[in-house]
Amino acid sequence: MALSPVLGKLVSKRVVLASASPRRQEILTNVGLRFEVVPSWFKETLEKSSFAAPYEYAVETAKQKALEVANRMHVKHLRTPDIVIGADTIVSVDEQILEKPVDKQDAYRMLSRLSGKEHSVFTGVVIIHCSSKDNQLETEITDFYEETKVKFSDLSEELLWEYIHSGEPMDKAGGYGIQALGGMLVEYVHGDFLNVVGFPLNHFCKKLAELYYPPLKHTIQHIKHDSIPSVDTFESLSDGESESSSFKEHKGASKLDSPSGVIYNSENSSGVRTDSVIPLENQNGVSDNATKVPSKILDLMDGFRASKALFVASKLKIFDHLKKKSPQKAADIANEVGTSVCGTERLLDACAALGLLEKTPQGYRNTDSTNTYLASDGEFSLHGYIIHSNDHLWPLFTHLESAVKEGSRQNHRAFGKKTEDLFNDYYQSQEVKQRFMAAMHSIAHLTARDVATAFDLSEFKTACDLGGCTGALAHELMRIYPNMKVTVFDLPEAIANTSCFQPSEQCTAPVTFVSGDFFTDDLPEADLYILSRVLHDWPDEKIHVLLKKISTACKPGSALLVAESVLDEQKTHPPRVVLQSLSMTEGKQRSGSEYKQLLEKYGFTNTQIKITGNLLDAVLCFK
Ligand SMILES: O=c1[nH]cc([C@@H]2O[C@H](COP(=O)(O)OP(=O)(O)OP(=O)(O)O)[C@@H](O)[C@H]2O)c(=O)[nH]1
Repeated sequence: MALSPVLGKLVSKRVVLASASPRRQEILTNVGLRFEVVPSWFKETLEKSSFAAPYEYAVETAKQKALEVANRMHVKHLRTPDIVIGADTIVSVDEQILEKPVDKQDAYRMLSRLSGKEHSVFTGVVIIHCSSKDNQLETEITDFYEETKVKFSDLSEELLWEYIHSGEPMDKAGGYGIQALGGMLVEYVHGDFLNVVGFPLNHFCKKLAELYYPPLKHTIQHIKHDSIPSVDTFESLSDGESESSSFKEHKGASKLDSPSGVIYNSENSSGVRTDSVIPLENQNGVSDNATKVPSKILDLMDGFRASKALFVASKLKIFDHLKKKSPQKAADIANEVGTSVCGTERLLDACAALGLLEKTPQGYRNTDSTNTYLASDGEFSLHGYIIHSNDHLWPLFTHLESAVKEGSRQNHRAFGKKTEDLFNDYYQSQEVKQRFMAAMHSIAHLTARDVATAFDLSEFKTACDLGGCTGALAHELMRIYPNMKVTVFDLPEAIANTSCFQPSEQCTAPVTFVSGDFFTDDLPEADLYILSRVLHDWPDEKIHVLLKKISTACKPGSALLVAESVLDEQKTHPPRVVLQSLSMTEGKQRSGSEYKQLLEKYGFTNTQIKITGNLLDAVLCFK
C-alpha cells in the first residue's frame, strides 16, 4: 500500500464497515482495505433540531450506526471486531438537512430545492476501536466530518422527472448520485468529490495517520499533517513509538492500538529512532507488525480464490437470481440454484466481502455494478467472458508451469486436445461455440463505443469488420455513424450463430453478415477495414497473410482500424494484458510502436494510437 501505508496498519485487524452503502464499500475496497460489511440496524431518526450544526447530526448518526454494529457483534455474535467504521452522508441547504428520499415526490422536493443553488454535503465518519474486557465491550471513538460544496444548474421540470424516473435518486443523500447520472446536474464541486459520494477517503487516511503515527517529539516540525503523509514520512515514523507518540499512550493508555504487545527501542541518546522492533503477539495471537505485511503480495496470493468465487457465482447465475428478486437469504438462493445452504452462504459472503453483493439483515442483493456487469442480461454484461474464463482459461492457467517450461499452449493437458488450430476447438461443439461467441460478444459490446469513437470515422461510407463475430462493434459503428454501412466477415460457423446476439431494438439499418475465412477468401470491399482482437492471437506468418490481403484490398485513402489492448513501450503495462500473454497463444501482445512498425510494413501510414482506458485501445492507419 505504497500510496497510503497507513492502511497497512489495518491489515491484521478485523475491520468492519457498518454500512450498507455500496459506494462506501467500493471506495474502501478500491484502496485495498480488507473489511467485513455489517450494515447497521440503527434507524436514522435523531431529532435534527437538537443539533446546532448539520455536521453534528451526521457525525452523531455515524456514531450510532457504528456503535450499534460493535455492540451487536460483541453481544450477539461474540465476535468483537477490532475496528468499526461508520459513516453518514447528508445534504444541507437553506438550513435544512436532506437525507435519502422516501419516495419520488420526496426526491422531487429535494432536487427542486437544490436546483440552481449551492449546497453542502457533509459526511460524518466514526472510527471505533473495540476491545473486550471481562466480557464488556470497550470502545475508543474517533470522529470527524468533511464538507464539500456542490452547485446545481437550474433544473427544468422535464429533466428533474426524467432523472427521478431513472431510479437513481432513491438511495442517495439529497436525492442524487454525483458519480453517475446526477453528475450531469452539477455545475461545480468545491472540496472532496468522494465525500459527496459517501466517504471522505483523504480525510479518513489523515485521521488514521494521526491515530497511528502521531508526531514524534523531536521530529514534529518536519511532519506535515495537511495532506496524506508521504511514504517517506511514514518510513521515518516506524512502529516504534516514543512515550508521547503511540496511539496507545496518546489516547490515554488504551489497549486498542497495534503497538500493544510490541516492545520498541524508541529513541537513542541523540533522539534518533533506532527502529528496532521486537514483535510479540497481541491478544488475538496476531503479531502486530502491520507495516511490514506485504499486502499486495497477499492480495496476489488470494487472487485465485477471488476469481474462482466470481466464476462460480456467475456460473450458478446467482447474480441473475438476485437481479430478479432481492434481497434473498442464502437458503432461498440455495434452493433456487440447487446448491447446499452452507456452501451457498459461504459463497455469498465471499461475494459480499469482494464488494459484489450487499449483505443486509434481510438477505443479499446485487450492487449496481453487479447488475450492470455480472447479471447475464446486464447492459454491459461480462457474463460470457467470465464463463469463458472459468471453463477455458482457468484450466489452461492451471498448467501455467508446464506452459512456461515448454513455451506452448496447454490445450492437450487442459482439454486432451491438440492446439493445431485455436478456432477448431472453439467451433467443434455447439456449446463451446456459443460460450466462445458469448465471451467475444461481452468484450466487444463493452468496448464498442470507445473503439468506435476513438477517432472520427464519419468520412468512411463502408466498413468491414474482419472476424467481427456477433456484430457488436458493427452495430455501434452504424449507430454512431448513420451513413456508414458495415459488413461483418467471419467464419460460417460463427455467422450461423449470430442471431441471439442481435440487439432487441433495431434502431439502425441492419449489419450485413458475410461468411468466409479472412486468410483464404476474398475480402468484401470497404473504405475501412477493422481487425478487433485478431492480431494478438495469430503467429507472424498468419498475420503476414492477413495484412497483405487487407493492404491489397485497400484503395488509397482507405484505412485500417485495429482494436487491441496496446502495451506500454516497456511491455509491462497494463498488467491485465501482460498476463493475457501467459495463455501462450502463438500470437503476442504488442506495444504502440510495434503496431506502428507492423502496419508500416504493409504500406499503412499516418498511424494514430488512442488509449481508450477501456479493455481495448484503437490504432488507425491509412493506405
Ligand atoms: O452523490 C451522491 N451522494 C450520496 C450518495 C449515497 O447516499 C447514501 C447516503 O445515505 P447514508 O449515509 O444514510 O448511507 P446508506 O446508504 O443508508 O448506508 P448506511 O448503511 O451507511 O446507513 C450513501 O450510500 C452514499 O453513498 C451517492 O451515492 N452519491
